[in-house]
Amino acid sequence: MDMPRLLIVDDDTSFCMLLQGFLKRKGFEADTAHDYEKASQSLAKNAYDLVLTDYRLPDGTGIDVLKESKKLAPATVVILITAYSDIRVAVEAVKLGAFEYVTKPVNSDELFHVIREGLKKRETSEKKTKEPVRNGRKFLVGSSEEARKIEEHIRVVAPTDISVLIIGDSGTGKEYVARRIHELSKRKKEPFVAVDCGALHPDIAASELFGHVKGSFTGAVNDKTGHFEAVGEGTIFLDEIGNLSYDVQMKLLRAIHERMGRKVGGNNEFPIKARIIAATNENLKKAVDEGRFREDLYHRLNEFNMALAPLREREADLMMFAQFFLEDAVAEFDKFISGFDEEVQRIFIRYEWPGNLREMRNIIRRAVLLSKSDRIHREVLPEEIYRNDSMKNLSDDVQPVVNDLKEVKNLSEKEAILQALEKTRYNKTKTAKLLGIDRKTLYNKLHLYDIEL
Ligand SMILES: Nc1ncnc2c1ncn2[C@@H]1O[C@H](COP(=O)(O)OP(=O)(O)OP(=O)(O)O)[C@@H](O)[C@H]1O
Repeated sequence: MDMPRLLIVDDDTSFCMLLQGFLKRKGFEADTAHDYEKASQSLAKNAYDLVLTDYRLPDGTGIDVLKESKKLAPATVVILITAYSDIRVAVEAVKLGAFEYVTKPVNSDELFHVIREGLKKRETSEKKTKEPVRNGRKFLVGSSEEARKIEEHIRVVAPTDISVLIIGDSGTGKEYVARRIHELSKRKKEPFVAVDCGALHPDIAASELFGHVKGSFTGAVNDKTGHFEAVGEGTIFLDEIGNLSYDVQMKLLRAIHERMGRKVGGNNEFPIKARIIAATNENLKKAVDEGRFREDLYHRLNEFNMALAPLREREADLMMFAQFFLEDAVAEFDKFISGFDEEVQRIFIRYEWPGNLREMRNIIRRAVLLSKSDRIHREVLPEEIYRNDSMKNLSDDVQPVVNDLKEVKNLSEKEAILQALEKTRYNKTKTAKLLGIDRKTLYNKLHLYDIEL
């Protein structure tokens, strides 16, 4: 790629200048705009690889900038900068096609990392080679019963050609599951292409998916290959499928039905060989009932469905994911941090996690960058995540009794051990881990309290 060109949108002029200087030193060319109006003018005039926009702007929001950018240049990567209090907005932005969000105060290392990842993604989606996307992502299965069931289903459907519909809130890992199905399938050497239907502007959705011929509409200055043709015999992942217009749903149904596609404005057909995996975070059945989504298409996509639970309901997997993201960030930023202190573990268990795994990964990455200790303490977490209003209501059965034995004051040790055992289905290694003690200590306590297994 030539020198990447970025647009920074923020009404804080000194922040813009600082960032512009920082990015210049990193080898990027960056323009600035201080409001939505200026940003849309710049987007109309110039071709940017990446747009970095603050959420709160004097005459609009970063979401407006995102939408404008997706309309004018769908491949441009958009990163949103938000205050942590706007985390739900950030989650919404990702649904609408933002690549990532970064929270304030902006940490330059974190921002640079996200920009680099965004540009990498832009490059791979631009190349459209037959190379499969290999980016070394590791897939964590999890230890809960639900996680094991998902893994089992992945392995059952992977070798087949049936269409899979993955249902889950934003950030629960739908794309990760789709990639895993692809990687365990016989198509693994072919490309995996993820298309964010939520980010596709209705005017260009058909052309993005199926391509267009030159001159078929204003702006179609060249022939364009669509995702279905580019992916060949690989896997196409259609995220936020519920957002496709009725017209495009029709085209998609035909493509699945007849296994043939046609470019916008073209006469010739091309074969469709891709496997389709779709995902949604809304109730598609309801969309069908309300007439927003075609019932026939729904059934074609829903040959097999998988539902991913929100992170707040995956208590048994939660600290495992936290440790996984920690190790990842530690390796990436070359730090020495071995774990989370007890208070942080309790905060994690009690927090609502509206952004699910993506939010957790971002919080941990940031904490790793900021941490000066060998354990993660509360001070490096955004305050918003431990304020009372962001905590889930704890009912008796989800008291953090089993997370840290030493801190449990109002329950007897024996009770805590019994609860932990039940929670891990009597797996002693996991029980010890959950209680923050080693196996030997657990054995001693089992003996002490006469707990027979
Ligand atoms: N099984 C997993 N193992 C490791 N990391 C995971 C796993 N699932 C999700 N993640 C992490 O969570 C992030 C979000 O996952 P993913 O993009 O798959 O979610 P999604 O449900 O497709 O989100 P959206 O609907 O917002 O696009 C990933 O970038 C990855 O870091």
